[in-house]
Amino acid sequence: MSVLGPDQSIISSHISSRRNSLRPLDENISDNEDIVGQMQQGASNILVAVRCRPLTKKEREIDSTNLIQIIEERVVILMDPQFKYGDKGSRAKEKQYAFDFAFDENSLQKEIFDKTTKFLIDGILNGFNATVFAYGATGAGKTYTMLGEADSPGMMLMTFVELFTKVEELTLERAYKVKLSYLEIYNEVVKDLIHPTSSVLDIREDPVKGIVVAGLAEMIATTPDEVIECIQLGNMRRTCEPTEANQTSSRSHAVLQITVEYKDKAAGTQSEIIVGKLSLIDLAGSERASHTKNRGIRLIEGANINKSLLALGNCINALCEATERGGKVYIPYRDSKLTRLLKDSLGGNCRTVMIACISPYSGSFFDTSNTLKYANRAKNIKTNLHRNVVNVSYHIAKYTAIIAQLRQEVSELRKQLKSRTPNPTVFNNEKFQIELNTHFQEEAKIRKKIYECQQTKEELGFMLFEKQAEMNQAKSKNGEENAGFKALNREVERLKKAIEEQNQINGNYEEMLKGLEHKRDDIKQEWIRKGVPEPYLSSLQLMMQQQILAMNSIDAQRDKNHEQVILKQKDLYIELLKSQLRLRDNVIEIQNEVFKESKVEVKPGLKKIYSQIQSLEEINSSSIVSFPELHGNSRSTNHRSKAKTYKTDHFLPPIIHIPANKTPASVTPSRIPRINSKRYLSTEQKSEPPKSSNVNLLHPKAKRLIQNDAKFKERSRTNSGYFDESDSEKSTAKQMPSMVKVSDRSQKGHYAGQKVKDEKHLVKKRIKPTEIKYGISIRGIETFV
Ligand SMILES: Nc1ncnc2c1ncn2[C@@H]1O[C@H](COP(=O)(O)OP(=O)(O)OP(=O)(O)O)[C@@H](O)[C@H]1O
Repeated sequence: MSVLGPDQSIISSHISSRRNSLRPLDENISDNEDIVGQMQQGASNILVAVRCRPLTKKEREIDSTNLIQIIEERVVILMDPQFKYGDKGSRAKEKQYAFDFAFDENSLQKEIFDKTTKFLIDGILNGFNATVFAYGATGAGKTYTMLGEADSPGMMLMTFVELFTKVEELTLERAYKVKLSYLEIYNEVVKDLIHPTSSVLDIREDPVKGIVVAGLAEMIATTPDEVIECIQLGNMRRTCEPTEANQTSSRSHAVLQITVEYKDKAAGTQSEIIVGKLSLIDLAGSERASHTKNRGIRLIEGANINKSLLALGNCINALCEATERGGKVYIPYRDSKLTRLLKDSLGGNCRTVMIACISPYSGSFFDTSNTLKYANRAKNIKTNLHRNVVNVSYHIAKYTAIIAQLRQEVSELRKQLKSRTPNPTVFNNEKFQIELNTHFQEEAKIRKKIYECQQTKEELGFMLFEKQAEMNQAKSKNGEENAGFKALNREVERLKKAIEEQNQINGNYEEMLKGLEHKRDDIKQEWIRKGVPEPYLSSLQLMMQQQILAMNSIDAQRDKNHEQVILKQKDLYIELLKSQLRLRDNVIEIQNEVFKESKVEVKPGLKKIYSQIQSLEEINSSSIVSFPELHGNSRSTNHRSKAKTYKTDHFLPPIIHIPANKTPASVTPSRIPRINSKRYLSTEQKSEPPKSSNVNLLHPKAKRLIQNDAKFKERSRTNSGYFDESDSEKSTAKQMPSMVKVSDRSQKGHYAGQKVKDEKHLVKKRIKPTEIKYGISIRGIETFV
């Protein structure tokens, strides 16, 4: 019996006066059995029931007016709170709806279960799908209906009790398997309530099984107690938060699915498998943001709940339209996770029961009105029900067909991919491209800076070398540090500082570049994180590869330029060493003549050394040919031919060496620096004054040759700038005493002493074999040393 508000007498008279004027209900449905019969026969697949909850204590305190009247358990009358019963025109403002069932606030859980859900269990056990879902505004009683409370269990628990009772009754003839899963859709994310995982669950459509949730855990249940435990556990995990409208508001849609499979025990292995699925859904309630006063996360939840319920409403509308028009209408199932999940329940192979929960509270008028409108619309939906009979061969045949279809789709897509160059502007790929280009522009900019830095360093290095040479010269000429020397010294210090600064800047740029190169991986990760689909992803990766190649090419060009500078430096040093060799040749030639004329006996040890040198010259001659630019000039040829004329018994080893570690940082042929060879001499040698008097002891021919060589050096100086006249004189003069000494010693039979002296001399100049690796002829000297 209905519990009515203070105006009960008025309302009752109002209802009784109108009872006969209600629009006729569906003629085919005379009572509950008829409805169930209709659904079982497939004539109607959706049952819509309305349940009105009682006013809560709080609501009663605010306004005890009851807006809902239920007549004959099928008709719902909604009164507008703006009009009082009996007021003129109030009846016109009433809304009346007829449903398959309508339950007032006194109805019991058992009663609702018996009329709306119980009959579905027979269908499930016989291979039909069914869904029961509670729909309505927040606080309207959905969870109470579906889950219930400790002393009044809801549809979910009562279903299991009934199911297991029936299974037990049939267990003699059939082998049953009952599986259970429980999930929630919270903020458009599907979560497993029985076995929660961190991975996101995806809703998929299986041609055989229908809508399935991939990765959702299924528990095999054998007793109702197991199920109750499982549901309780799931409920504890479900997202529930107190809101302004409801202290125990469910913030997610909860879906409990029971799958029942059975096989006749009498049949063999090829027997049919009957699969029935029942989904029991407690939806989150729709809410008006202004009404609930929700903020922050609750507001976001509310928006998502409303969005999915709106999508559900749109699907219901579209399905009704499809039924009315009898044609094909697009049903927007994909608009939300909820509608994707309910696709079968609403428009597919399913018997569906919708329990629309409403509140009689005047403050919930708009919500109640909306719920009733949607429930009324849903009545018109027609589903496409059939029994799920699956036998093994059917199963395989079906899957073979699906695989063939999928293969065809894959090959079609491959063809499309091949024939179509991906259009990067679709899918807003442009944004990613711009980001990519900006990144590599930045990398190229930094690379350019490094290149410029390197060039500046080379230039400064050359200037430093030049200034150092000038400084040494200034010092050596005057023998003391004059004003010019000091100015040069300051300049040298300034250049050194500038090089240091360049090194610092270069280091900073190198660091920046390293950071940018690491960022490339972050960019790639970002594409994946933002879900860039194929083929756009491949296209972007390809673009990145191209950019990386372009960067490598910039680096290679920079390295090439640097190597060229190094090679030019080496060329110059080869020229320098060649000049030294020419001097040595001249000296040896003079020496030979002196020895011949003086009829000096050459020691066998010296002869052996000479033959070693000669054989090395022959080996190196092939290498000399392979460097025509270094050795192809007439002077080099003369030098080689002269080297071959050493077929004398006399030889004086060379003594001039330029350590390679004195190589300037940058030398260009147009700007050959002048150096003072004296800086490469030992302290002992530097302090030794030129012994020009010793020159006078020489044979006249030797004197002439030295003079000729002086002319030759003059040419070298003008060509290369490596020697000035005084250096030449000094270096030649320095050799002369040794030579004379040898001559003296030779008379006393001490030729071997000369080699020892020269070795010491070379050691003093810190010659390392690696330092003289560039000159071909020098290698011979290296071996000799
Ligand atoms: N038929 C009923 N009889 C008694 N109390 C009820 C009934 N229906 C609901 N209630 C009570 O009303 C309150 C709100 O109900 P419930 O939590 O089921 O609403 P809901 O529609 O699930 O709300 P939400 O969408 O916010 O989760 C609860 O305290 C519940 O006990």
